[in-house]
Amino acid sequence: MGLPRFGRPKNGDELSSNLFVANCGPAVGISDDEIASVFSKFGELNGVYAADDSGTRVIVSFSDVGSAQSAFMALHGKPCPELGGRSLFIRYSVLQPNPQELLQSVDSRPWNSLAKRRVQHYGYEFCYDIRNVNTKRCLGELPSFLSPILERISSCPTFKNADPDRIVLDQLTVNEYPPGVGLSPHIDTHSAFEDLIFSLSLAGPCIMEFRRYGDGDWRPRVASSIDTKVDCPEDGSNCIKRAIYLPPRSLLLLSGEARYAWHHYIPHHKIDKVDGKVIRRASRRVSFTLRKVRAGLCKCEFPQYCDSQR
Ligand SMILES: O=C(O)CCC(=O)C(=O)O
Ligand SMILES: [Fe+2]
Repeated sequence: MGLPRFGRPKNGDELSSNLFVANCGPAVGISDDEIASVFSKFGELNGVYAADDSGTRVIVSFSDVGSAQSAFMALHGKPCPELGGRSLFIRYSVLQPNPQELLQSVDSRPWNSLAKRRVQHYGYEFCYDIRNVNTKRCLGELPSFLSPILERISSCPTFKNADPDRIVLDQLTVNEYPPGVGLSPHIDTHSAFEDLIFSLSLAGPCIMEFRRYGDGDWRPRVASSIDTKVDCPEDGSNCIKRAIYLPPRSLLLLSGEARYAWHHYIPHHKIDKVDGKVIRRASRRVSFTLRKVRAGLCKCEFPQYCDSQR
């Protein structure tokens, strides 16, 4: 799988547990161990890695953001006596998720076949018959191949002032859709998952459509399972529709009204039209849906769609 790939954050606001450190390294006679001994004073280190081929730029990876922040504030722009008096230039750096590696990771694990698509569950199993998770049976921690994604999510400026507990995600469903296969309209069961639902699209693209029904009903719009072939009927005036194009490597976040009150689905099409352009769903789409399993009852502001409040 190679070394972790780090990049500089595009947005200066984005904190991270990894620091890009310039002006030290083997090309100027400073070993990774010497660098580690300076930075480890601020917290537990995952490691020191070459940032590129220059030999003068490294990535110092901490196990938490707070330690990286303390090191940044103490060492950036100042001469460091333990490193030959060199002035360190430091920036936050985020792990770059590698789509190919993510796909290889799931393809090397067993898939469960549903009627039209394949799935994998991590953290907790999602049971399609009850549209809920079995909280009594924990499947273990989320796999380590997800770390770059979880880190990107937690370092996103949107969550800068958020309660950190809100973004501790513990359930992953991987869906593999063959070309043309969609997903029937549903609202993820309120009592099963907390507010934030993330979905990362890999391999092929798709269009995800959304419907808000006036009558409010938390049950799926098709009677049997999420995999039923029948498309949801158009019930015209009683629903508002929206569509979002999800290109590969995009991350969709459903929260608030979008998560609690809108049905989402993927039409069963091989061809989608986006801004007048034809997009062919030539390859499979693999999505990583990340959620946090709900501990108590849902108290959302959309009781008409809420199984906890009905
Ligand atoms: O494939 C996706 O992006 C969404 C999957 C989904 O909605 C679900 O598993 O509940
Ligand atoms: Fe969903």
